Amino acid sequence: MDATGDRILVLDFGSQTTQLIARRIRELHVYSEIRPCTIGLEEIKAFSPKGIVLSGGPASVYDQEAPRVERALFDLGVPVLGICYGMQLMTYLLGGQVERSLKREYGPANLKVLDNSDLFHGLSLERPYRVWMSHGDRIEKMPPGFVCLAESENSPVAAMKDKTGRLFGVQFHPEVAHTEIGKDILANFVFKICGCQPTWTMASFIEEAVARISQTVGPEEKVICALSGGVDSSVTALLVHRAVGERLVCIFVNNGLLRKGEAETVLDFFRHSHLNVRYVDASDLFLSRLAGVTDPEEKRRIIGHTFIEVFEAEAQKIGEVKYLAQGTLYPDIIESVSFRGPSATIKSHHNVGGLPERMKLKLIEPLKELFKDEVRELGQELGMPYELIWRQPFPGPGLAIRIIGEVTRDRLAILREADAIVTEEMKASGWYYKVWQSFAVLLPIRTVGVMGDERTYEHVVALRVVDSLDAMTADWTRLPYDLLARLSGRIINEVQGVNRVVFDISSKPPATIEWE
Ligand SMILES: Nc1ncnc2c1ncn2[C@@H]1O[C@H](COP(=O)(O)OP(=O)(O)OP(=O)(O)O)[C@@H](O)[C@H]1O
Ligand SMILES: O=c1[nH]c(=O)c2[nH+]cn([C@@H]3O[C@H](COP(=O)(O)O)[C@@H](O)[C@H]3O)c2[nH]1
Ligand SMILES: NC(=O)CC[C@H](N)C(=O)O
Ligand SMILES: [Mg+2]
Repeated sequence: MDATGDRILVLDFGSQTTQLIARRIRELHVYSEIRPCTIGLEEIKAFSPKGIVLSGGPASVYDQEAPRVERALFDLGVPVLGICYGMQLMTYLLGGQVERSLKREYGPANLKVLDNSDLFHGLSLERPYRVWMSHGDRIEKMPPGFVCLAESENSPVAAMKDKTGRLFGVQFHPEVAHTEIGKDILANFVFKICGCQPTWTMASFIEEAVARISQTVGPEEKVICALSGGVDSSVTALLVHRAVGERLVCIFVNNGLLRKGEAETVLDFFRHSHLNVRYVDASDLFLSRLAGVTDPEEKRRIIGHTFIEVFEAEAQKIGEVKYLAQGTLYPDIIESVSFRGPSATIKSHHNVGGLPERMKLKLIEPLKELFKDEVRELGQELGMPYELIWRQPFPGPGLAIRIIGEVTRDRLAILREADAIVTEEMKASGWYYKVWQSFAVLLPIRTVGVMGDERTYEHVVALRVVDSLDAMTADWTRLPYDLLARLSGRIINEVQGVNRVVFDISSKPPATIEWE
């Protein structure tokens, strides 16, 4: 680990915007990581943070089940910033009073700063600032020794600090873009209060990650890396290669769910790299396991397990392999698990929630704190080619989660053709690199058509094209009608078995990007 690097720890109490806190801090060039609020004091100390942020969360501090931290956290001598629920928890644990407010605040509120000496340094006492609130509880009485730093109409204590100047709380969310002074507040906390230096960059991330992998793996052990040809796993492979050199073997699995020509393209690409890549054609195995399965989560579970089985079998052949490196990113994790249990699982990403409980290989996931755009920045830093860095994401479960209903060879063949046309036309029109993802989905229904005076009764293909920054939210892309017409015309004319094309106009939320 980089000994000089200052780090901020974010403890997650289940807020929808926790990930943004860490991100905003990294944008200030200070390294930040998120951990569940359930980790103990020892783990917190081992992280040696220069500051700790307590996130918001859905609970109320007086709930029976409310997530808490040990009171001793506030005596570590490390500055703490509580945000929303985090502030309420700080109040509760240090002897103040939190109450359900009659007037709840959701959305924008006007904040009046009363003291601009530290957290609000550089901000005006004269004008109100627009901040974003999302709470039903509020601070009725601050803990002994605290003073109020800012107020809003419905929160008499919208920000507070203790007399040592180490503990701070804000009722609003500085991490969201709608809080105009959010970045100033986080910068004041990180630099003025915690005393961090803005030294963290993607280059230092590479250095740290490589050092950490070397340390974990040691001088002898071998590592396999699950390589898909996507940017996440390619960056992972390069990092691991820097750390262990020739002791890395990359495994590229053909799970029978890849796109047209994908296996050839990926292999061809890596043939020219210094990575040692093994190709495993496991399509029969995957497709036989998926036979008759229609439930999306069941598909994902089967694919996750089969991947691991294939990796373990390859590891056996290579011999003495202890570690499996994967390109898991932060969004893969939050959608798959929630700290409160399975209730909020949206979908099990094959590389996270889909993993078997008893897995022999130990995981190395150097990117698991990052978002896609951060990984792309890393790719740039590592000198990867443009087409690889900007390749659209393609999920590990592949076409299986784009065929609604049972996955069969026939249906795969139809979807592969339709998908190839989508990619070709998106590239030809210059739209491919402008959008987050663009792909075809095969629906499990047939509709009536008329072709050459004959009645047809055939499949429907849905087009899904979305814009997104980090896959957490997305909107459907307003593609030009002419392009949509070309896509529809070509798919219906060229793909046997399809007589209708529809365009998906749902945003995420409430829909998701993939259909399963
Ligand atoms: N066909 C495959 N063979 C080997 N490993 C795979 C395959 N598909 C997915 N994986 C593993 O699962 C991880 C997650 O897949 P995911 O699609 O999120 O990432 P990616 O393929 O690296 O990048 P991208 O999101 O750009 O497609 C990959 O990083 C890789 O480690
Ligand atoms: O590697 C992956 N394994 C998976 O199981 C998986 N499921 C979704 N995705 C990709 O994640 C992003 C968000 O997708 P959703 O809005 O459908 O959840 C989108 O970019 C999806 O393509 C996956 N990637
Ligand atoms: N956004 C939050 O952290 C909300 C905290 C708490 N549940 C409230 O409603 O006040
Ligand atoms: Mg992929």
